[in-house]
Formats: sequence, structure tokens, C-alpha cells
Amino acid sequence: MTAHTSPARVARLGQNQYGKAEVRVVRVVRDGATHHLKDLNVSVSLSGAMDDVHLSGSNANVLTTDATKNTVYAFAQKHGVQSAEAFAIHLARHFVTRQEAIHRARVRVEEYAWDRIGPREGGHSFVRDARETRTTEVGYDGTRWQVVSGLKDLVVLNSTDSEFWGFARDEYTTLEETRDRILATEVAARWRFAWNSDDQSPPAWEEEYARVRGHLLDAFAGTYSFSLQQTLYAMGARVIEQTPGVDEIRLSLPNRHHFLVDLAPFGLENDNEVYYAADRPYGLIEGTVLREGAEAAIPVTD
Ligand SMILES: O=c1[nH]c(=O)c2[nH]c(=O)[nH]c2[nH]1
Repeated sequence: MTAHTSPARVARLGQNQYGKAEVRVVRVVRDGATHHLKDLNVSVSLSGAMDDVHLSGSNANVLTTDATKNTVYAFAQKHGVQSAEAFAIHLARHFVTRQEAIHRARVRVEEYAWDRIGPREGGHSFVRDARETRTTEVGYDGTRWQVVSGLKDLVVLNSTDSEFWGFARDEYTTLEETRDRILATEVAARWRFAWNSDDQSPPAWEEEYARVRGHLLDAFAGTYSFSLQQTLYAMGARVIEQTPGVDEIRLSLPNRHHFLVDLAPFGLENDNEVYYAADRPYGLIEGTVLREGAEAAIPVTD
């Protein structure tokens, strides 16, 4: 190399995205004396013609993350929050169609549920329902939509109808076989809708959520289990079979082990009655169930 030759470039900009994370927005609908509440945590990621901001210092293509946050609040007022999915779709469409430099938007929403205190109708008092967190992730590139909705922290337990035996053994295997154990897990599930274009009418997001959640719980409760893997497949297959608008579901099921406590030192029997609920380590059982003919598109890791 001569002194005048510029050195070979060794670095190159790869995938990049930017936006505002965790915009907490609470929307109240005042229907006379009856108030309704939506409580969301919204994260927006934008990508597109963003080489300059990384390479040259020009911010000309940068819609500020501050404006992104403001848009979330303004849209909550202007459009309301019919569902987490509908709200995310509104936002993604806005960013991609209004800013030439933005070619793709990903909007993630977590939704926290509140129950009414007092009569089912009426009132303005709520108690946070700690059951589970609802999630959605909407992707839009100006043409195609991808909506992956889900839930996390849904804790479930079967106190019987679970066995685990006949497993492979090596020199480190000490686990005893069991014909009756507690099966407990904290369900994290993400399901991808077939809907992907404005040419089709979108699913009824709220109803679909309730339906999928119901199928997950029914399949967990109704499956006589020989492993958490088998239960996982049963839960996913139930959703795919019963929800025509869903093409793919991915489940992550930590095995919340419940170990029988040895009470023999105290002269007591323990006939599957007293358990130690361990919090770690835990088995982690994960898998995807697809509609026949559908391609996998939910990322394996998040
Ligand atoms: O349902 C289970 N699946 C496993 O793969 C496993 N491994 C283990 O130790 N316990 C269990 N339980």
C-alpha cells in the first residue's frame, strides 16, 4: 500500500432502528359516570434511510424520538384505544406514510388489565388485575402488516394428571420417575395473525385475544400430561385448530418445579400433599406450532 492510498474500509453499518421505548399511556374514556380505562406501555422502533445520521452527522432524516413519544399521547387522545393492536396499527401507519425516510415501523405494546371495583357497570374505581400482561407487536413496511399478539406471566397449575417417566438416562441422571406430580408454569405465548394487508378486513382483536387465552387455559387444564412438551403442543394445536385467523403460535413454558418434601425425618407421610415450590433453576420448554402450510415467522428469540 502506498502512502496515498486510503485504508480499506473495515466497518460497515448494519441493521439499525430507533424510537421511543416504554411510553406509558393511560387513556380514560368518560362515558358519563362510567369510566373505562386502557393502560399501555408502548415502544416504537423506526427504520429506513438512516445511513446519514450514523455516518455523516446529518439529522435531516431523523424524526425525533421525542416526537414519537408525543405522537403516542396525541393518538391516544385523537383516536382512543379500541385495542392494543388497533392503536399500534394507527401509529405504525402514521410513521411510515408521513415520513419519507421511514420505511418500516415496529410498535410493541404491553397492556395491563384493570378490573372494576364495585358493580360491573358504572363507577370510576379500579383494581389492577395482576393475572397476566397482554402483548402485541405490529410491523409495517408500507405494504404488509405483521401482527403478533400474545400474553406473558399467565401462571397456571394442575395439581394432578401429570406424569413424567421413561426419559433417557445417563451417568448424571438422578431424577426419579413420577406417575403423579404438580405441573405448573408461567405461560408466555405469541401468536401471529394471518391478516397482513389492508385489502382484508382486520380481525376483531379484543375477541380474538379472549378466544386464544381461553383455548390456552382449556388445553392446559384438559390435557393429561406425560411432559410439559406434550402440554405445550396440545396448547398450541388447540389455538391453531380453533382460531382460523391465527397461523402460528410460539410458547415459552418455564417448568415451575414442585418437589415433594421429605417428611420421613419427622415420622410423617407425604402422600403428594406437601410440596416445595422451587423458583430456580427451572426447566424451560419452548416451541412453535404452525398451521399446515404456513411459514414460521415469529422470532425464536426476542
Ligand atoms: O415435563 C418435563 N419435561 C422435561 O424435559 C423434564 N426434565 C425434567 O427434569 N423434568 C421434566 N419435565
